[in-house]
Order: sequence, then structure tokens, then C-alpha cells
Amino acid sequence: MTETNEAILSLKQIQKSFGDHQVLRDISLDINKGEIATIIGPSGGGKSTTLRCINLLEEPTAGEVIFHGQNVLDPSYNRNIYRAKVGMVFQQFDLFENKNVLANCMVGQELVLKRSKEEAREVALKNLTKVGMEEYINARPNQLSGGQQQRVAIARAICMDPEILLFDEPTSALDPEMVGEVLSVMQNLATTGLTMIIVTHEMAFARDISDQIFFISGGIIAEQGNPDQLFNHPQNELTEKFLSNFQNS
Ligand SMILES: Nc1ncnc2c1ncn2[C@@H]1O[C@H](COP(=O)(O)OP(=O)(O)OP(=O)(O)O)[C@@H](O)[C@H]1O
Repeated sequence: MTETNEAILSLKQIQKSFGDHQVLRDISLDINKGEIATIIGPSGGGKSTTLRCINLLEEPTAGEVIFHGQNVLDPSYNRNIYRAKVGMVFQQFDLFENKNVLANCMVGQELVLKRSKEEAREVALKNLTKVGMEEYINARPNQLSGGQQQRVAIARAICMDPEILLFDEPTSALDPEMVGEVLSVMQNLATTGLTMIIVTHEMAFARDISDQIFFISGGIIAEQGNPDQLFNHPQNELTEKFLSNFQNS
């Protein structure tokens, strides 16, 4: 079997508790190379926690996170390698406020990937152009709109050449008129072969962009499938109810 047919990332029976509150009960999923997966579901169901268990911002209480066939939770596994390969775009952008747009996109490349200033600058400019922010390289984050900041955050993430890019509700903190510009950057990125896992409340976007959709509710994957299966033929009553709320809104 070639690598393109194998999962690049798998979660196996992931559980996560905070104290005695069990948030994830049993999350197992496979993500193939180049796949666009979205995670949808009701508030508090465990979507963000799942994403944070993938990039180890949260340590799963039980289960396995398998990357290229290796369990990254194994004490002997070098997590720095994994962390460098899995990027994340956050709801609140999380740019460095004291650095301009260009420096935001260069600093990780120089520190983590040990790229020269020249190379880091070139890569940063290329990716800022991809997200339509090349005219703002000298601006500070606080001089930009939320949508512009999020586009810079996406450029910064792709400058690190991730194998998988995670998005945690990337448009939830934006004014409605800025949502479209960020979703359209993500749509473009999805055509480049990058593997993306996206937690979102934007149902039309999830339907358009996804190869696979996971509906997480109550800490389990209540249903999964392609957009046609989930949106047109949901098998689970919870999925049907959840999606009908969106379709009727
Ligand atoms: N660090 C934490 N400590 C304690 N409880 C937490 C922590 N992080 C998440 N939780 C709890 O876990 C549950 C699931 O949260 P999570 O953010 O994963 O849900 P979600 O599906 O992403 O919801 P939303 O759509 O509202 O963002 C919630 O009850 C939340 O309060």
C-alpha cells in the first residue's frame, strides 16, 4: 500500500478528563494525507479538546495518537519532531503583538527550522502573498482587522511547512463581514494538498470543503462520513437535529 492510502494521523480510543469531568469518552479517527476533515457538533461536545489532544496541548488521559505509524504518546517518541509537523491556527489569532507581520512569519522559521534570515523572509513573503497580506508586512497586529490578523496567522502557520494544519474555530472571533475572507483563504489552501483538520461552526463551509466530517457530541464521534452522507442522509438523530437547526437558521 502506498503512503497516500495510509492514515497520516490516527486517534485510537482517546479519552480525556479534567478532574472527574470526562470530556472525551472514546475518540477514534483516521486522517489520510491531503484530506480535509472538519469536526462539527454542539457546544461543549469536545471538538476543541479533540484538536488539542491531537497537537498535545492537552495530554490524553488514555488512548493513542498515531503519526506515520508511531504512537507520539510513547515516552520514547521525540515530541519535538511531531510538534514541528503539526501546525495550529487559533480562534484568537495569537500573533506576536510586538512584531510586525513579516517578523511574525519569520521568527518560527529562524528559531525552529533554523532557516537563514534571507530564506525565512522569502518564504514569509511567498505565503503572505498567498493570503493577500503582502502589502501589510510592516504593520503591527493591532493595526489590522481581525480577518487580516487571522490571514497572517495562517501564513505564519504554513511558513513552518506543516504536514497537518489544525484550525480551532478560526472564524469564531471575527465580525461577520470578515468571515468570508478567511474561509476563502482556507478554501485555497485546501487545494494545495495540505492535510487540514478544522473545528468549525460554519456548516456551509464544512459541507463545501470537507472530504470527511466528524460529528462530535458528548465526547464521542456520534457520526462520521462525507458531506453528502452527513448533510443529506444523517443516520443519527442527534446529527439530524443539529444540522436542521443550521439549515433552518
Ligand atoms: N482545560 C480545561 N479544564 C476543565 N474543563 C475543560 C477544559 N477544557 C475544556 N473543558 C471542558 O470540556 C468540555 C468540552 O469543551 P470543548 O472546548 O472541547 O468543547 P467544544 O465542542 O469545542 O465546544 P465549543 O463549540 O463551545 O467551543 C466543556 O465542558 C469544557 O468546559
